[in-house]
Amino acid sequence: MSNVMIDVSDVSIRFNLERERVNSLKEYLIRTIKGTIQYDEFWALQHISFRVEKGGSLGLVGLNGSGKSTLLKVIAGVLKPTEGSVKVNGTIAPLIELGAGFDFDLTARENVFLNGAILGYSRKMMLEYYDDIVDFSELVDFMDVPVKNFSSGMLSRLAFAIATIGKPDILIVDEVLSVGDFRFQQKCEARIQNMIGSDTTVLFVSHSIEQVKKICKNALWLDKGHMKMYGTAEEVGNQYEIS
Ligand SMILES: Nc1ncnc2c1ncn2[C@@H]1O[C@H](COP(=O)(O)OP(=O)(O)OP(=O)(O)O)[C@@H](O)[C@H]1O
Repeated sequence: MSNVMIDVSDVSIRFNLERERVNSLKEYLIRTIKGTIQYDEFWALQHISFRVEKGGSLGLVGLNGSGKSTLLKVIAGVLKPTEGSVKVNGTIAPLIELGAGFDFDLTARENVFLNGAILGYSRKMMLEYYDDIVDFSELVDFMDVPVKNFSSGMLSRLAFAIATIGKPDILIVDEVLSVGDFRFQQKCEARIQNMIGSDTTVLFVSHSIEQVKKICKNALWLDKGHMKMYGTAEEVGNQYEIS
């Protein structure tokens, strides 16, 4: 049991979608108190269960809107499940929303320390890894530039280099690789594979089935919030490709 790093048990997530537009905060408050705001219920995930063991790697595949990012957010603790439970064992380095840990007015150098602090890494540790981050991201000439001037590829390089320092127990990668160029993607894949080799558990979302097959041992196919198939990345990838 101690080898189980992520235990997702019968998780469902409901979003309340406001049916009408409310034009002001005052109107919103009045209508909330009166209970006259109407919502449509939307279940983004329904009855999801799986476990990932230490050093395991799970790829999530599915069409746009099938619930992949929502599931990652529940595991990262950003969202609470409406039903069911999620147990996570260890530290998580989440790469979920591009630029989420950055202040766009600060330079790349300043953001290394800011993002590190958000991930729970000490300043001393960030100083130790600073050169590695600059090297890996290949942004040596841009470290004093405010990140608002960065391209999405540059942002993802920096975010990936920061999140993968040290040895997080769990690494969550949501499509950040898709904005990098091919050569950088390969470099990231190699780093993820190394981390898996030294017992980091990886959750990986990609629209590239090839990438999922290459990086992940297992895969979960989500379809409109439901588990459509769970198995080895090879099996699931092959079925998904012909669907
Ligand atoms: N905060 C929210 N409020 C309301 N609905 C939401 C919210 N977040 C996500 N959704 C809805 O939940 C569904 C699943 O979204 P999610 O982003 O998890 O899909 P995805 O599989 O990651 O898609 P993509 O491949 O496009 O990234 C979508 O229909 C989306 O509109």
